[in-house]
Amino acid sequence: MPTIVWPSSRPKDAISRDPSLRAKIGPFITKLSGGATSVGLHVEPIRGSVDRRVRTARVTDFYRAVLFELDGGGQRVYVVYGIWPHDEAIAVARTVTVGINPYNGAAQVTDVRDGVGQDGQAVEEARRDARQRLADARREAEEIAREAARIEADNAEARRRMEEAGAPAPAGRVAGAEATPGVVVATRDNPPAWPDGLTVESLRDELGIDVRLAAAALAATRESELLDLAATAEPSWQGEALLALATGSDIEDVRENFELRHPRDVTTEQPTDEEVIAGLRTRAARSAFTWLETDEDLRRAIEGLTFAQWQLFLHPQQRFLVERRWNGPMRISGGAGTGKTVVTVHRAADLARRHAEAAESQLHGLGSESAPRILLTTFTRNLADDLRRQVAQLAPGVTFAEKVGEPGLLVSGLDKVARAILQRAGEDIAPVAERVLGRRRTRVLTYARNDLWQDVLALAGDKLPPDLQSADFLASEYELVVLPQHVTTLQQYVRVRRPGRGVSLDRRKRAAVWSAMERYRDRCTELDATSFAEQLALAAAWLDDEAGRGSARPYQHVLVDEAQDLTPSHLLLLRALVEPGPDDLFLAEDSHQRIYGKKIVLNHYGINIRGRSRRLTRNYRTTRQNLALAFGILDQGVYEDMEGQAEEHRYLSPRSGPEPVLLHADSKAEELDAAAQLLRRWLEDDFEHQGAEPGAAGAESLAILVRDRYQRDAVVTGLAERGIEVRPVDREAVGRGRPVVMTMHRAKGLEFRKVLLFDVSKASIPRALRDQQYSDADRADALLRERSLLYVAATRARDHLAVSWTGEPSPLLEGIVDLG
Ligand SMILES: Nc1ncnc2c1ncn2[C@@H]1O[C@H](COP(=O)(O)OP(=O)(O)OP(=O)(O)O)[C@@H](O)[C@H]1O
Repeated sequence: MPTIVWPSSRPKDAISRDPSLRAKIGPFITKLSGGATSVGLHVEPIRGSVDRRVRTARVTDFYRAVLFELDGGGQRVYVVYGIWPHDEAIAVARTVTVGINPYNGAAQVTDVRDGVGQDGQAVEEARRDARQRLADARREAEEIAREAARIEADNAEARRRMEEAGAPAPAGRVAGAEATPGVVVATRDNPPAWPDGLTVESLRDELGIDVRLAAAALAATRESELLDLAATAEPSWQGEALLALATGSDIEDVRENFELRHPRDVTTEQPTDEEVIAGLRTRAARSAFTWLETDEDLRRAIEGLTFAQWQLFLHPQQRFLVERRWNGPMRISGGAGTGKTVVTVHRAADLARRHAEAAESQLHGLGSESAPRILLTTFTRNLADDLRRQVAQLAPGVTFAEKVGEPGLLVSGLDKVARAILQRAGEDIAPVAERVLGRRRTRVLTYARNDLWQDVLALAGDKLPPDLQSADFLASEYELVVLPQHVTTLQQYVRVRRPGRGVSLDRRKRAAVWSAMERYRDRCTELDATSFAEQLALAAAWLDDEAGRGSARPYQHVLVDEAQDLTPSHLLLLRALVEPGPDDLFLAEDSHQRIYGKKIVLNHYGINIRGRSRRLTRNYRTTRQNLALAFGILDQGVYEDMEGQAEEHRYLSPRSGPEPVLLHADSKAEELDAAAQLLRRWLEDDFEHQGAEPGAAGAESLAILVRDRYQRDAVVTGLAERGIEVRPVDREAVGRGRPVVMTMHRAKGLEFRKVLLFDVSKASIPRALRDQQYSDADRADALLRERSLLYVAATRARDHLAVSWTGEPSPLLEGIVDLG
């Protein structure tokens, strides 16, 4: 049976011009996978073609496909180039050829009619035509955006139909929508930030980028021009490579991401079919072609699942992170919406699939495990539920585990994993508790109240120096220093290292703090209670003991999403859950989105990344206008990643949309009026564009985000009084139906088409930090978390974003609003 390689980017063939052709592709692929002799396929060579391997094949009476027939050592490979009306197909087939890029070894199809050289004269011409090329790219990008909007509307409709069963009743029709109130924020459009010394020649010589594309890219004076160019570049990896370079990557990163060879390693003499096939397997070539190798690949291609297209066509930068094997823990970072969750979910499924294939190949081998033990986890249960849904959708064949340590893929929050381990440990936890908590305890499953540290302060606070009389300080000292280092005596505490804690403590202060720690532990023991962090640390220590006694660790692979919010105890548990070895730990994080945890550095807790970290730089969720507003929030903050390095927040979105709207009100009632008016407008738009009652189609993708639960309930009531039904969301799944209102914390990891950030007022965000007694360092960090929270909220919007406030705006809007 031949293998089919299918064009995955947007070839300029008839498929994009005639949508009815899509329905014919499935039957064509089915026939082609049956071989050249399949009935009705009529595979024919072309007389006088420049490439002797070119063929055309019948798709319909009117259309023919142009393809190449390659011999991969006895295995036939059909590389489909595109589909055109009969005569056009013959003309294209005469002049195209498949070969490898002489500078980087990636396979590519070229048309000899296009015959532009790469020599000095070609570079001069390319420089001359650069502005024209940018203008053409803009026109083409606009057309692509229109097409993408059409596809997205189809997808929304398909999703609606799929989820129809069980949808709550739609909200009633909303009348009286007026023009959107408020002012719009003009988007900044910066010049691209290229690495020093980049030239057309170096882009060609080092990476094999087409000189015309390179010249146009370097002539772009604004990021938006570069984005248009990248969106229309063929082959598409070249556009992506340019974007990566303009957002902080260097030549070596690009080579690695796209699997480009160094020019000195590429043979430029007539490549054999096998060399072309190897070039087609590079990630660069796979930005333009997809290998349809498994039945599942074929099924998806045949059914043409537009709705799930991202699942089939991972971006090469993402695919690299999904497929790459690592000899130890690795970390990916990237701004909101760059696909970290998508990569993590794909990687979990990919690891499961590889093990399944390996097990199959040694089918009757003794002791081969049917399913590997993989854990996909994250900070909160809500997010874990969401991850599980995504895996089920992406890899329907994956074997899920339901219990910790069972073969298969377990998707679960880390707190739940810890509890399962403690339950398994039973009374055997006593010696571990003695070592970790300094108390021999057997009952460790009841959660301690959050305000126990307040009790400790009330009882013993006066023995502490005034600057340390803070529940936040004590809780942080306990979670960041005492608990993870298993400190159980004053002697240990006076000697212990306190990295990153900001306040230094002399011996006397340490003694005072230690007595507060002891009180806390005594109080927990009296109540038979443990904190989340204690349960995690106990579970980790128990697993370490078990491993010391020769038991296997529960997992071969552990993958974590939203890792920036993990605490040291989480990290200890992660390390203890997985056998050290290849691909043991995979962490996806964005330090700009740290809204719970304190700043921590991985190698303080036994997780050494050492060169195994990568960044994603392309945003898939939101428009560049919304992104500009979100960056405005971050601009005043200073961020570090989980390896303690300065974190950049430059990444780009290829999508364009309406400018964000700012709504200023003088009173809460006025702000609610403005919010109601905006929501009516948005609901009416949905009605007009989707031909459905407002609320019936996609209204679940309309969200109002607020700082706390009190405001959430006030908004629900206030909008109801103004005739707009909105649904508060707490722990339950977001679901469909009316627009939703939730806290900014709850919205983490989610996305909506239209988002209103309500009450971004001076009095509401940042939360009043003076109520808490923070040390200077802790106060600065708390402020940074508030900034991150607003950034998380702003980056939930796919298309429309609005921000409202009463009185003075939040100081966190400093970069966006004139605070006067
Ligand atoms: N290659 C791709 N092609 C098209 N869409 C993609 C691609 N990768 C991701 N997306 C889409 O972009 C959106 C954001 O992806 P994802 O949630 O994985 O990002 P994230 O980095 O985890 O975001 P956050 O940090 O905000 O949670 C999702 O709607 C996802 O389906």
